[in-house]
Amino acid sequence: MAATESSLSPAVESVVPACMFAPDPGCAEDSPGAERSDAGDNQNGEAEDHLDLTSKFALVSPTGEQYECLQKQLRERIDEGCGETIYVVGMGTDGGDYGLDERDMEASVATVQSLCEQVDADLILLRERTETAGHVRDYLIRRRVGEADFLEVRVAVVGNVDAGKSTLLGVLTHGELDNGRGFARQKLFRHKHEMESGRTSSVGNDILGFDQEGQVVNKPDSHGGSLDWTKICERSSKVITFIDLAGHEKYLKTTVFGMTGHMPDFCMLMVGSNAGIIGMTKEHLGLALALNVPVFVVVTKIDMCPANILQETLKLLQRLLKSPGCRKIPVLVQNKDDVIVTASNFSSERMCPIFQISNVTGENMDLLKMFLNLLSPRTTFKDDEPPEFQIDDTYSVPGVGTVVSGTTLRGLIRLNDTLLLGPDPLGVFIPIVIKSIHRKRMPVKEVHGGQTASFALKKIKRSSIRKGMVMVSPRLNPQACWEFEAEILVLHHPTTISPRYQAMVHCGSIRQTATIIGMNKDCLRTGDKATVHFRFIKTPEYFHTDQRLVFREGRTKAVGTITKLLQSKPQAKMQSTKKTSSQVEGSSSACEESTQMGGSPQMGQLVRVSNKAINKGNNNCTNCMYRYFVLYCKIFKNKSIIKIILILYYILILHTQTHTYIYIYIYIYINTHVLLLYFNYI
Ligand SMILES: Nc1nc2c(ncn2[C@@H]2O[C@H](COP(=O)(O)OP(=O)(O)OP(=O)(O)O)[C@@H](O)[C@H]2O)c(=O)[nH]1
Repeated sequence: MAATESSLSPAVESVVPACMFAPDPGCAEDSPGAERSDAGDNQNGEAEDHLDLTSKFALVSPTGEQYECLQKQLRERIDEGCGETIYVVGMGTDGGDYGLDERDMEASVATVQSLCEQVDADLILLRERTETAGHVRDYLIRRRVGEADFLEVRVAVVGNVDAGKSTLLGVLTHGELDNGRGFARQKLFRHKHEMESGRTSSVGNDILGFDQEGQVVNKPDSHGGSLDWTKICERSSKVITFIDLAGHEKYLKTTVFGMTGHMPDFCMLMVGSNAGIIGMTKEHLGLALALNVPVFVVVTKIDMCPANILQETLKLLQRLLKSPGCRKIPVLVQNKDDVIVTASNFSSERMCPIFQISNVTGENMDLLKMFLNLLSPRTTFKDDEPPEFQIDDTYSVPGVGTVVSGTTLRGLIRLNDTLLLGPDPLGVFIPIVIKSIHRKRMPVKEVHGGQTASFALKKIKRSSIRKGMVMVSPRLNPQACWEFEAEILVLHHPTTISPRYQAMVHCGSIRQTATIIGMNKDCLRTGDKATVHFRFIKTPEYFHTDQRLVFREGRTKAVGTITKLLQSKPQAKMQSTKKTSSQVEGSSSACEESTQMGGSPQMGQLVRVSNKAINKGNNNCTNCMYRYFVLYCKIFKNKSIIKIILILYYILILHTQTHTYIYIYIYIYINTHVLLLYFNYI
């Protein structure tokens, strides 16, 4: 296969040999060895040779100093790789004459083994090959973790409808092959309509655990065939969480939310070999590229696809990946060597591995599993940062209460910690205590940055929490923002985008319509870049500069980065219900106030408009009333009659343009409060 060979060459070029473990300049400068080589004139040649840690003989019999330097390097590499690294023995920078004889190889492996013991890591042989001067071995070195701990890697699974996404996840996680008629996917569907239609409509989570030897630990129970997540996590040293996303265009909003809100480390793009690059394939690939998530491709259904069609699909795929919009290096993965080469260069390089598999015959499934086991998380986190947690879902669990799930963005969150939850529609954050923590359905005492978790919260109703809210350390003094500036690139728009254009902003787990208030160009067309000023239409949000965002409406899509946070105060002036009637100056003071009030969320939310504010004019009236309307709708979530009355009131108020109607407004305002009092909500 000519295509295969040519596509493999870039991978071979970018193989990182033993020199990838060479000491970085910092280490070399700091190390005692460096001092000695500076003074090298006084040393004999032999001693100098021994200090060259980039040599393939460096591990054969290192001196004490060399050993220390090697240990330091290994620790750094493991930290960089978020807990693991691939270590090559028998390759060096000395002349391309790779390989060691039996004796030197044994001595080198003994050194690596002892280094691993020092840094509390396991050594797993990945492959052995013979080069011109002897043997070369690749090892996976993975830091040992506590019994209830494991490395976590999130992989978003995207691709057009019927590409075989759910089926592949069913096969990987349940260990049973598919029958070609939807057998394997049955175990993954979460809704009745998904079972009936065979279409994924929501964001699904499935886990695949690997033990220290790289073997899959998932075992469905003999009764229902369901997976015991706790057992999987206990036995695993690495857990891959698949974020199963919908392929159908009508669920694109949910798919975008899955990609932005669930913070995947990698993206697995699925392509049906018989169908080729159709429908949402390019859309999903573009989304992953826009969010800077490394992509690997899995071509499915090779059992049922004629050879010429498969070749055509692979050709088109490679052309697409190499195109100026993608600028990737496609690499067809055909054996274990390709897996190791692509996995070790994947997250940092432009490489895009392509697997060809069958969910029915299981062909090449072992290569895909090996690759997944070698994927490392992309970001390192420090425990001493103030914690931040982003909410992507909420639940009401009988006997437990309100539960939120999401991702720990940074820091360390412990049981019984008090965090600030918000922002609510008024931009207020309220203190909340963490009652219990679950990680992959397993009770734990703490979660660290980069880990997903669910928290049971004390004294809060599910209805007062929405996706996109955060729970952050009080040390951060969080401020909610209505407006922000972002550098955006318009990927597609049929005509022109100008001020007052509205579309959905996806940023982390935030998903809200925003209006363009202004921009540094008159209008924007496909391919244009601009600095754009946005304003959320419903509630203020909590986010950071440098966060990636997707701005979309139908097929219109723009991507960008938030550059400036603007205006953290609500537009209309509010006054609190506190006896002191102190003004709410932005979200943080409101937050302090709600803390003093005992932290009740509804108390914190119910900040009433003073008569003075009403008299400020109709705009303020409608603005405040709108916020009340949102709050009251939340409180009366299931009481639809009250909701309808409030909607009618709101419509009336919205059309109030003269001062005559101010009296009607006050009348309605009092009435609403009477209703609230009646239901004991105040
Ligand atoms: N012969 C064969 N059939 C497959 C293979 N993979 C999936 N299928 C079949 O393809 C159909 C669609 O698979 P799904 O897993 O539902 O596809 P999907 O990408 O998850 O689709 P959405 O959830 O709607 O986005 C099912 O009937 C599977 O049995 C394969 O490798 N070979």
